[in-house]
Amino acid sequence: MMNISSGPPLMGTPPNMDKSPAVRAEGLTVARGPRTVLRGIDFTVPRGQITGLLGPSGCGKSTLMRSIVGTQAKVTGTLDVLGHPAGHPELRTRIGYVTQAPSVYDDLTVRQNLDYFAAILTPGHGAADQRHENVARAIQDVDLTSHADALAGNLSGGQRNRVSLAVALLGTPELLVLDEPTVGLDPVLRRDLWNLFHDIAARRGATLLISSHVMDEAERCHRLLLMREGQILADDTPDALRTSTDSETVEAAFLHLVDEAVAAAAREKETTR
Ligand SMILES: Nc1ncnc2c1ncn2[C@@H]1O[C@H](COP(=O)(O)OP(=O)(O)OP(=O)(O)O)[C@@H](O)[C@H]1O
Repeated sequence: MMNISSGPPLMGTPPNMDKSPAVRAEGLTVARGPRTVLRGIDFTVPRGQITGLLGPSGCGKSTLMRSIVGTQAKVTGTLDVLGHPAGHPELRTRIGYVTQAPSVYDDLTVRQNLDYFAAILTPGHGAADQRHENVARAIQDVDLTSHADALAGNLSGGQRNRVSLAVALLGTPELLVLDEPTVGLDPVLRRDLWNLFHDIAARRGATLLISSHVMDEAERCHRLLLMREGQILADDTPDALRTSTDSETVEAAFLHLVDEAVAAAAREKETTR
């Protein structure tokens, strides 16, 4: 069972005081190689909630996340993150980003990995106690206390993913961007991780943007951005999506919206002939 420790509250603006969205995109366009991967999309990510980014493989979820955290080239349009343009140096310590490929050192233990990243985040002799506390809390948050002294290289894929998540939780970020964090995890761990995500949003007032291509995870989000082929099909709550499409599940709602988009594209093609 995942342990949810009571970490420190976030620094900065208290939860729900700042009503501006955590992320605001207008006309966001991204080219990768010769392809336009995101096509002039508009969306917002509200603060203090979990927004799910869902869509089929290759639709542009990772590209959108990389744009938000400032690691993507050839980004045009407006993209504001926590009140700054994406990639602004001020955002470095305020965003936690976990990529699909776990970024951990295999020849270090779980604790050594976290000590290393904690030393970068909170340098100096005076902060040693704080670092120790942050590392212990992050390891506990992701339920790796019993593996704290195991080499990362000897962990399973899911456990290595959780080390990456623990690194992202070290600095108690205001915005957590998690690229498919539950891939390859068993149902119990998936449930525990989602409980952790909800706890981070509720207790720390953090904003979470979580991608997945597993539609049942959509039901666990406060809001959803449904993507297809570099475009946003819907930006709404799971309830509103089900109601507006007269569907029983978010998956059925998504399929309904895809059918509508395909039909609209066919009509447009017909009229421009
Ligand atoms: N380095 C790259 N150079 C050129 N094109 C790329 C590169 N990386 C991704 N792409 C293309 O950009 C598109 C979007 O990729 P992206 O990784 O954002 O999709 P995704 O929705 O995250 O997919 P998945 O769920 O499989 O991770 C894909 O069509 C992919 O082929």
